[in-house]
Amino acid sequence: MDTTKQAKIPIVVFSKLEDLKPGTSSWLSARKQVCDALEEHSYFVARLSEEVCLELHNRIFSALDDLFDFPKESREKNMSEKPFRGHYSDNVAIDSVGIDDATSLEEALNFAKIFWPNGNDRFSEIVNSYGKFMTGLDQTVTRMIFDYYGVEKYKCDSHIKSMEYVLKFTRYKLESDHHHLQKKEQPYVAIGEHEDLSFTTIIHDNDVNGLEIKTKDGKWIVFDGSPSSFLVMASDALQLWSNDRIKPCTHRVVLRENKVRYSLLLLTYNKGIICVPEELIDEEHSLRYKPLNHPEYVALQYRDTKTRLCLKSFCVCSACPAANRTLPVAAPLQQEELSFIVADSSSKLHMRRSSRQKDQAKSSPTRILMQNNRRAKEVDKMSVYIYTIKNMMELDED
Ligand SMILES: O=C(O)CCC(=O)C(=O)O
Ligand SMILES: [Fe+2]
Repeated sequence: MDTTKQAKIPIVVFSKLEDLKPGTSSWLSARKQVCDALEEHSYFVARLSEEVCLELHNRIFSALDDLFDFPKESREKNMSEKPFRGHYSDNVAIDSVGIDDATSLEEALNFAKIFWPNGNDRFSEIVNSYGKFMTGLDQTVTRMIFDYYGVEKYKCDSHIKSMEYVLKFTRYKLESDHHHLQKKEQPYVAIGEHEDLSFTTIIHDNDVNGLEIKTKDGKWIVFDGSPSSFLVMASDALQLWSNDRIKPCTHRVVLRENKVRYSLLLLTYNKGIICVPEELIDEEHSLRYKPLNHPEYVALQYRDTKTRLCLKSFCVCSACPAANRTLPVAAPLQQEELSFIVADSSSKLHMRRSSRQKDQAKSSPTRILMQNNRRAKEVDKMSVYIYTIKNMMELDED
């Protein structure tokens, strides 16, 4: 598994967020560096002031120690009606929980009650101040992006108002007797190659490596975290908003050593429709995407990173007349129906798969679907997903 440690991740020095005032020379310089990095690489490291970060870093990671000291059954109680939220543990190495609104003290208080029946004010306060800090960083980056591309300030204000800021805490850990660790040459892929479904994702970790980013020339580089480094990645919805100027960052998590890795993620999602602003459509950049219903896009996705519906199939301008319509929710389909539709439609769809999986998938898309279907609790979601594909194809044929 090839990785390059030498490759550089662009760094933009932010120092203190409150010092970055729109219009000042430091703002304009950071704004350009942010957008150049996003266009060229799809990611950058925001370097904040050590003085601010060190305390924040120590407090949040000590709170995470407390959180993950509880047995897994406690974290399983962290549920959410929304997809990709709440507790998940897809493989032996991952254990992840989260809160839906990183800015809300009430959510932080309720989250603490899952673990401490009488609450834990100190824990909630740490989580809330960390959530607000990450959200502030994200909003600063978003304002820079809107400003750089000449998109009106009131549109940025309304975009920020319509965003949800989800905070995710993940622990990666392999038991020391795990066979991957015994055969040292075999790293463990905890999350396969993928792009996030969000608008942006910010990642902070406890200095234990694991996150790897794919460069434009196909090499993997390791994100080497530090208390003052926050990796900002572009995701699918930003690709759409920027009318393809910015591509989503491809990344994965690979465990190469027997250490506990904690990561903190802030994922941003629009609560409604997201579209390309008129300022980003010109002769060189004709309109590429129809408006995207962001919650629907996320809901129709499959957690398995190998089998996701990509943005282009979902709402690219010419290929998807269904993008503006409200997609109906289907009744669960029967097994034979599912396999028939997938076998029938696979040739027409662009699905994202890691290159290793591509060959397998080509030979038998139905087999992959069948494997997926075995996970009973995912079947309903899969039906909606397949139904949507079918619906889009029918419209295509009209
Ligand atoms: O934990 C990390 O560093 C990244 C996790 C990730 O890529 C994800 O949850 O989508
Ligand atoms: Fe991710």
